[in-house]
Amino acid sequence: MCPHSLSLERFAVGELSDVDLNLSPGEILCLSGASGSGKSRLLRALADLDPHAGEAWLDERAQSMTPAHEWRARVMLVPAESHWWADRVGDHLPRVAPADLETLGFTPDVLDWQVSRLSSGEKQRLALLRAVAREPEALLLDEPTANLDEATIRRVEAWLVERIRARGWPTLWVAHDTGQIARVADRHWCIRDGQLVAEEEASAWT
Ligand SMILES: Nc1ncnc2c1ncn2[C@@H]1O[C@H](COP(=O)(O)OP(=O)(O)OP(=O)(O)O)[C@@H](O)[C@H]1O
Repeated sequence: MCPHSLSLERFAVGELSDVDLNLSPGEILCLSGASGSGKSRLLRALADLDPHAGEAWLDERAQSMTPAHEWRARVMLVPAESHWWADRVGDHLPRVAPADLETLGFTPDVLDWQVSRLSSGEKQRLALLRAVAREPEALLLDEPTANLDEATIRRVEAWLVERIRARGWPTLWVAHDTGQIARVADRHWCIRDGQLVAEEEASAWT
């Protein structure tokens, strides 16, 4: 394991401007805000998928000096709606560990399933497995448990947090649920009136 830090320097996209943030290795920063406030847009810009201003750094590596495909392999976005390009699930998951499949509620035969039969919650869990199996260096999670029932949410949360801590991935995690934020976040920031503001007190998260 080689832990990394993720930093934003005068980062700007849409209504958000001059965002300065430092995420330490293995740190989870939860990001909330009203619908349409710009959470997904910020994550997409950080993954170098949308135009933006300012700079992002993975350790000493500047986003602007890194080919986009290489940056995205290191700073891995798991969007709210995952994309699937092959018909067979296993073609997307060549390196997945059987233990991880089992933890997220699958048996190994899921690898032979057609993507077209997956439920939205199955897609979401498999998209998380796919991202984690690629061994990124930082994670951008856009409402990673939005389509899941309460018991599965807890299981996926615990698995993600354990993996993020073990691998030392700095993680931006978009969440609406205050209970989830209280369970997983080291820090909680909120987008209000076009500004990214820190929620200083844990008591304010719930
Ligand atoms: N490429 C783009 N160009 C211009 N405007 C955009 C672009 N992408 C998104 N927007 C707009 O920016 C705003 C923020 O969108 P975003 O998807 O980031 O919201 P969000 O905070 O993630 O909301 P939700 O919680 O509903 O998912 C919205 O008004 C959206 O229409």
